[in-house]
Amino acid sequence: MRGLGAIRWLDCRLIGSLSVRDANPTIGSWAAGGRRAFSQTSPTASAAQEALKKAQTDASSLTPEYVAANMNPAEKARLSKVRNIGIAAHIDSGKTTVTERVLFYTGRIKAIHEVRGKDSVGAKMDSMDLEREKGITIQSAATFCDWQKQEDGKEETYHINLIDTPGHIDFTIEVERALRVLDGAVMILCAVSGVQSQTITVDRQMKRYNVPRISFINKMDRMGANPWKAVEQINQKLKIPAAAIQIPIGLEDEHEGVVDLIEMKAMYFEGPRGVKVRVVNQVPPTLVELANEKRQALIEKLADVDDEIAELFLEELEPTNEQIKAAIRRSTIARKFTPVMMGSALADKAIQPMLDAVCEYLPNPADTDNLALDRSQDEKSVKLVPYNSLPFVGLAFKLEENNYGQLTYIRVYQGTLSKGSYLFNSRTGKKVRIPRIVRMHSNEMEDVAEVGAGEICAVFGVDCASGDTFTDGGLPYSMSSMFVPDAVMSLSIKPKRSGDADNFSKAMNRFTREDPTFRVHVDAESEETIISGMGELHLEVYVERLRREYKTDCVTGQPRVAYRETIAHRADFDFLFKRQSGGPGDFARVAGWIEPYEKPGENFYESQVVGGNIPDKFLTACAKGFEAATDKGPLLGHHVIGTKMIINDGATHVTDSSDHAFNLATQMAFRKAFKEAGGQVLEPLMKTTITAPNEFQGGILMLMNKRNATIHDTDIGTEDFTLTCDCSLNAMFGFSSQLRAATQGKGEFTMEFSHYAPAPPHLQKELIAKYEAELEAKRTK
Ligand SMILES: Nc1nc2c(ncn2[C@@H]2O[C@H](COP(=O)(O)OP(=O)(O)OP(=O)(O)O)[C@@H](O)[C@H]2O)c(=O)[nH]1
Repeated sequence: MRGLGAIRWLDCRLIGSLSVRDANPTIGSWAAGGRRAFSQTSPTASAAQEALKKAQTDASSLTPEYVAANMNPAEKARLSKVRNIGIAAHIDSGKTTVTERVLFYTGRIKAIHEVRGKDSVGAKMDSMDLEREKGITIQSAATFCDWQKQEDGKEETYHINLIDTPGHIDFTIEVERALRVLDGAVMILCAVSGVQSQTITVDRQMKRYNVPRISFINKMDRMGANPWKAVEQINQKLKIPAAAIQIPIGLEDEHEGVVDLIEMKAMYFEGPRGVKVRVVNQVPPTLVELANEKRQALIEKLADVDDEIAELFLEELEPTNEQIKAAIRRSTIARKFTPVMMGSALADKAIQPMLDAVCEYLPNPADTDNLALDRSQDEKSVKLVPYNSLPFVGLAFKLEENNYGQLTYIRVYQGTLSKGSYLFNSRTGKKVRIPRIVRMHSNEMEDVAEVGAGEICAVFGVDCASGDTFTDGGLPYSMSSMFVPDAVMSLSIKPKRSGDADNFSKAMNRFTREDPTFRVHVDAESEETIISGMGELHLEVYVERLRREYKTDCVTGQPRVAYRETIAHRADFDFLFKRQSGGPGDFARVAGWIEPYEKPGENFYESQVVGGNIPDKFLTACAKGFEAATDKGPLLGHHVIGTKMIINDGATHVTDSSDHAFNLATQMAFRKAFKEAGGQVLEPLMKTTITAPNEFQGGILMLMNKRNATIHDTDIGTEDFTLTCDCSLNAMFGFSSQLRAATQGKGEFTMEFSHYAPAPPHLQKELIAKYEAELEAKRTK
């Protein structure tokens, strides 16, 4: 569905698992309702556990072969039936519609409701009012379902955990955290539009977190549907070897089902909501030629990425169906290939084979490498093993407050999480009790007593921050944290009624805890509360949530770009701060230099004072002075980055020196040296991806050149082109309406923060003059 303005919505729905069923009676099994029946561990099993525990201290010995050989067969069997997955795609591709079918076919919901459907119920996964109204997904939601897959003539139950997250780049943190904890994803594409701008963003994120994926081309019932264009675009634009494993039976309003190219059988979806899958072990005569051609294309593509198929191919031997399936699984998990399926969620076609493919080709928790850092061994990487009886390690990847209190989503990487047990937060060292564990189903929940390794669950009453690692206290492990992008836009905000101040601060507390990309601070001079985040929409949504959820109407200022300040070269300083105003005076002398710091996003302070020219206690005050000076830069009052300050000399006065004097002297010395060191304003540059029909290419290039964009790449397809460039956020204000006008509404774009770069000199001058005028106005007021 279309969102606000021309920025397109992408949705990344991820799926995660909470179900815990341990079929092994020797390890302990699950009774109905989540209660556990305990029994003794067999001697062989316990020896294997001990061996694993020991091996964990030397991660290099934990090869997949070792783990496979030492893993208890029942444990292996349990994990082989768990999938933690997400659904990722461009806005409007049908993620919510697909998810609704997944929940229906797996029996989680009894009826299907459409996104913005006529029944006014809305899709299950868009549970926030705001989401249902705007037709966008803002918060990720987690759910789980069981899928019965036919294997060798019998039904096997797979537990699928699914997290549904928003795709819009302003809510990127939701996508990042979901991808961080998922083992695989389904990438959905529209059969008419193929790879779109947000598909490219999602692709980048999946690559960043090494998430294997299968692809599903949706909307085969739409006029102009062309799955082959989409397959080609996955290969060309996303540069992932891809081949179809199905062909459609009928296109547009004649779309009836698919031919499975591995088994060479036809599948039709009949009955109400397509629940009845009719399989015909024969390809329809009119499709035999196309099926043979595409099956051959699949084998050739696999030969490019898989050694076993390559060998057979060279020997001109036809691989068996089992060999093809095994090669697809291997190369998908190794992220060398994506199998492509097709269908129509709205028309209830071909969702069931997609669920089969999730089980068949996406990794289970034991197939992926999950690493933690061992703090006792210089942060050496150690492999985590999804084995229930190993010591617990889990990651809190998302916080959310609901009517029952604070909810923390945890991915259990190793060990078992039990209700009433105690865990340690490895960041704070605090011990916490787990009073309640639930499995989430969008905004509903189900209590469970225990959750096993490889699963996802939510716990109540645990105080922590997003990204914290929990252990059983025995292991000094922490998991590498998620990528949290810098805020690029800010806004001043205050409640309209002073009576709402309490609610306002409650809301701010909650939002900042839940969302690491949403920040709040009070400007020391103007005393205004400033919120900052990933874009206009991100901030707009929080202002709206204040109004709806906290009944607090707010007045907001103009959105402002979050600039940064830095220096270009070294400048020395020798600064004396001396003030006599009757009574005790102030005296502090600091000398040293400032210079660019090699880590551009950070600052560094060091004292190299020898001989006690500045005593230690005053040096601490100097460090605080440096912090204050970099917090509010001299040019615009924005944060200073990429700057190093060294103090190597100074002087004190017997009675007039104080912490206060040294703190101020450092700040003043910094400000003075900053200008001499070529102080400059940095602005955020956005990685921007624009797609539009080819005829508009010239116009778009002109638009971007006018904005001083640096063009990286123009990829011209048969119908449309994709342009990637870096452009300043400042220059992108109002771009959506211009793009719409320049492309008759057919162009779309996405942008994501890339890095900070010096703003053009005229803009720097203008901004500095404006800031100085504001300061002057305040002084004379
Ligand atoms: N013709 C057709 N329309 C579909 C299909 N699947 C989804 N749609 C429609 O496409 C629109 C977008 O569907 P959603 O499921 O909301 O898409 P989404 O990707 O979740 O959208 P966001 O949450 O906004 O990112 C809705 O109007 C759906 O009814 C399909 O298979 N065929």
